[in-house]
Amino acid sequence: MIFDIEVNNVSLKYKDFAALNNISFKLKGGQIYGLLGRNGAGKTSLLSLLASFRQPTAGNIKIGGETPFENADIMQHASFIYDKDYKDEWNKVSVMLKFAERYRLNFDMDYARQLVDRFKLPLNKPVNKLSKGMQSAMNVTIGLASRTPVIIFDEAYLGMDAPNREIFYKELLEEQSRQPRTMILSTHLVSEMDYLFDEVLIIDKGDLVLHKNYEDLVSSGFSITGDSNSVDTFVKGMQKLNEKELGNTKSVMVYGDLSEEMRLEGQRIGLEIGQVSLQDLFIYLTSEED
Ligand SMILES: Nc1ncnc2c1ncn2[C@@H]1O[C@H](COP(=O)(O)OP(=O)(O)OP(=O)(O)O)[C@@H](O)[C@H]1O
Repeated sequence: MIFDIEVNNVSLKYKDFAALNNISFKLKGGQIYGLLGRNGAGKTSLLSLLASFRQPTAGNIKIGGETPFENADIMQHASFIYDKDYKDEWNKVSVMLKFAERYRLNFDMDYARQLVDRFKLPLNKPVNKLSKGMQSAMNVTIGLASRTPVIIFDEAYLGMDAPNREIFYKELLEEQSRQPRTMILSTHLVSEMDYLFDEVLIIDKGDLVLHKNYEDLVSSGFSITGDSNSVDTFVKGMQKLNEKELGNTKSVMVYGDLSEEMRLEGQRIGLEIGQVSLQDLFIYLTSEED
């Protein structure tokens, strides 16, 4: 089962505060989506609407063609993994897995146990006695082993150390190749996770400022470095994201299409043309000076 997601003119207000402004996008099922945004941009607000934790103030959401809010038929196929507060959760990890098995149609207990081993999770410890990173690893274990067609990970890695994050990313990709599903990952670890994404969405102050295929996105950003005058002439009319100057040398980051002809011309006049990373693009597309 593969579910598409549609968000149509969605706005969300908390009393008078507009957290999301008329956002629309479509996510084709079976792909991994990276959701990026600065602190307070509205990522969790958006994901909590997709998870049906609340309803939009305006607009509508469709998962698999149906409105998910209070729709158990649809929501049993979606998992929302987020930074839960477990301070009152005295149940052991093993019990939490059993709960998940009871409520999730496709929950795979064998796979969950494999993940428990890989993350070195203590099955017999109460959840509120686990470290932050272990709680995240348990959440991720439940999320992956639930095998729902839609999985939403809202900063699911919080507290996890680098080796455990690597395990998480590897398992995510392996799961995706075993059985494609619609995964959305919100993150601040842009440079660490960019290779996971098929498409990237960036929200800034409640607005969707970009939704693009990852490969297209990173091939739209260039750094042009060389003699200041030549660089200035070359980048005239292009969208400049950032520039740095040291003596006579200048490096400018530009965003947009660069034809093969232009690229060859740049090289001919001695400019160095490099690609920029998603992290660079993210920083400049959401910086305050824009
Ligand atoms: N329950 C709430 N009541 C009022 N305002 C809220 C509520 N939840 C979030 N907000 C506000 O909505 C905005 C978006 O918050 P949200 O948590 O969605 O951002 P985020 O992109 O997930 O941020 P972060 O990366 O810091 O986790 C923020 O200004 C936040 O203060």
